Amino acid sequence: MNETLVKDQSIPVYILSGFLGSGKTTLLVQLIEHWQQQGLRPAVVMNELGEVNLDGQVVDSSVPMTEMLGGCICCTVRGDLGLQLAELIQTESPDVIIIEATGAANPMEILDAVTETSLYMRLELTSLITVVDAAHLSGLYLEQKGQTYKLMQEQIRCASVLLLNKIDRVNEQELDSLKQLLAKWNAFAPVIPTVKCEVDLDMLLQSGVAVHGSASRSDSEQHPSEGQHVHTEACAVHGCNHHGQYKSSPANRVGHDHSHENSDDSHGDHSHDQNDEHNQGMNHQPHPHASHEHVMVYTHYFSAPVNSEAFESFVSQLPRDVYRAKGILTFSDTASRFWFQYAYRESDYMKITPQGDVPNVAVFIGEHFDQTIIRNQLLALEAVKTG
Ligand SMILES: Nc1nc2c(ncn2[C@@H]2O[C@H](COP(=O)(O)OP(=O)(O)OP(=O)(O)O)[C@@H](O)[C@H]2O)c(=O)[nH]1
Repeated sequence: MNETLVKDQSIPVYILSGFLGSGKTTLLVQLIEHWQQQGLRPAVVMNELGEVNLDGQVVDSSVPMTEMLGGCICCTVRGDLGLQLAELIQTESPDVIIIEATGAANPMEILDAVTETSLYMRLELTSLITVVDAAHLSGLYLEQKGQTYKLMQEQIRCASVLLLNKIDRVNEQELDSLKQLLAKWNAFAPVIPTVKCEVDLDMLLQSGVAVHGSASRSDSEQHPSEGQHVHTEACAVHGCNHHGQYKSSPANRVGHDHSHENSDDSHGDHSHDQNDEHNQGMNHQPHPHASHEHVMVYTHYFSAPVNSEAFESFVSQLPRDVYRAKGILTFSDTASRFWFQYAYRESDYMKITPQGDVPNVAVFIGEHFDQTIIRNQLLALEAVKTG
């Protein structure tokens, strides 16, 4: 009999949701450290829209990680996430599992898949943590429209605990309005305001349990299925069959999507591929929930180092519809390599020594942006001769 099945305790599973760039990985790194300090062995399921797992670079290399790349977890999870979880449990025997979804994922689909898997594996969904970018939500709330706004709303509705992050980027009045808004959209989830997701982690891990975790069963008198009602209403339809790529390897965390490698656009036009494939795979039932079909991804592999200042200037002028970018770069005028991040008009550069053989690559994620413009600008930067 499988060893994991005779373990008398279920493995707690946490789902980390939140819009692109809200701070999920920032929280993930802290949670892993927290569990390791307690002598626990955490394992991670990491999902990225792009074909390269960049976030995996900032996670301790000893942590077992299953990578689901080049597609959104919420379209692929119904059976596949279950298989990934089963494999992770069998090969790594973790004490706790955390699933970081893409920022464009509808967490209800993941929640369903985990719940289904818990019927035959000893795991238990403990909590769904949604990280909210305070400034971004505040901006979208003023506009009150758009698919991103709806998607963010669903991620908030599905949460069992809400981290209202990046409060350093809003004023007190905005913060108060956001708290009220979150309470209106999700009356069940505690709201914790944070900067850089800094929070009492024990408190955070306990906070959501009453909503999705085992405590909700004994709690059912208090919240007789209203919580479920909220979720069902917000995210009920599953019709998408897009298949991403799966890799399971604690060692080699960064990889290309080999299914695209020989194609002409292996250095470029993946956004169309992903969207077309996605649309073809769609079951054409109406989708009452907001989905991420509008989200485009452009991955750029650099053929030459670029000047750091020219690159910063390019990033500062990214079109508004590009709301997330990240990458690992070698600059022509610096000695080290850099981990670059851009989220909702804020950018960040950090020195990094990548794990493994990592190409110079940047991923751009947004809505209906013209990727050829981005590509040509980057090619122009590459073409500049350095002295
Ligand atoms: N100003 C500010 N920046 C933050 C805060 N928390 C995180 N960041 C920055 O926001 C950027 C995105 O953070 P991540 O943790 O990578 O976000 P994410 O949700 O994992 O992003 P995706 O996985 O791409 O969806 C990084 O540059 C972080 O340093 C915060 O509280 N305030």
